[in-house]
Amino acid sequence: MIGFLKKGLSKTLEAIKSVAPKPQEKISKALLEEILLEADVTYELVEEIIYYLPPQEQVKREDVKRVLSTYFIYDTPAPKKEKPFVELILGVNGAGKTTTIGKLAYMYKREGLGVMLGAGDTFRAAAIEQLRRWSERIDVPIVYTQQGHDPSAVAFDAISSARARGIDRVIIDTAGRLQNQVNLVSELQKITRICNKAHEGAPHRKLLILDGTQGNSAIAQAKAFHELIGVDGIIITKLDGTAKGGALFGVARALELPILYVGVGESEEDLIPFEAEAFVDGLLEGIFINESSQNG
Ligand SMILES: Nc1nc2c(ncn2[C@@H]2O[C@H](COP(=O)(O)OP(=O)(O)OP(=O)(O)O)[C@@H](O)[C@H]2O)c(=O)[nH]1
Repeated sequence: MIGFLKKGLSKTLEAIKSVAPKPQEKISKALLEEILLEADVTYELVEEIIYYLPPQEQVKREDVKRVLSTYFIYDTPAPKKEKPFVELILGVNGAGKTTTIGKLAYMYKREGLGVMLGAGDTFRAAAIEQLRRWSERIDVPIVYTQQGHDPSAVAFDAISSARARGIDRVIIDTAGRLQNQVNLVSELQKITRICNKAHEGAPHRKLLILDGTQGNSAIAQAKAFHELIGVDGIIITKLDGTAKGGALFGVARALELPILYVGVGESEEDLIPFEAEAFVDGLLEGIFINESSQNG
């Protein structure tokens, strides 16, 4: 298994171990069910996975791989040629938005791209301050205002400034909570409109940040964001800190969206592109422990 995914899946694999097959034991459907539930795949989804397997009671690794892979079929909206390419970052407070913005900016910078941050969560002074610290830490410019000021103005200025300076990427933070949901939605819609005014077609990507430690319980909240604002892709944070790795199947399935990255720690380097095949293989390594990976 690739090293970085090991970091993201280690807790989940540990959990699986408690119900893993005994030496020499083959995997039956009943055992597979138990293992998947342990990894926080929902009961409903486990039933579905079993349904799509061949009728035999004993399961083969290649069949399980085929079925599990069907949950990650959604397309990744790749960054297009727009300059600047503008990303709006959505999610509830504490999900890991700020940290993820820092990691994304660092990743783009390492790819040789110019990055500009916009501190659009003006609802909380701490959010502005935290993003400013990230901008210093990874040395990328930031546009911010005082708490309470219009976040749309921040978005407009960040994009305009990036255009003027020939910067490739703009990443804009947004509030995760306001006085109520109606306010939040209208604020996010306004930011979206103003982005488009600053640079036609922006924001090019709206990314939803979900706290991986919440597992399947993050789904309802994610659906609400998706229905109200329209999300293009998901980033799952804190995968290193949870045994709920199996929830990724339910998240992708429920939202019908691609998972683009996963967070596996608190440093700037702890963001990895999500690769479905590596993820599924990683889980299968923990399930089919009596077989070598060459068998399928
Ligand atoms: N272990 C681990 N911790 C993470 C990861 N991503 C974020 N965190 C931590 O989660 C906490 C919340 O992250 P923030 O980035 O502050 O979350 P936020 O959504 O911006 O929330 P606010 O700061 O409340 O707006 C911080 O302590 C982060 O260090 C991750 O991938 N792994």
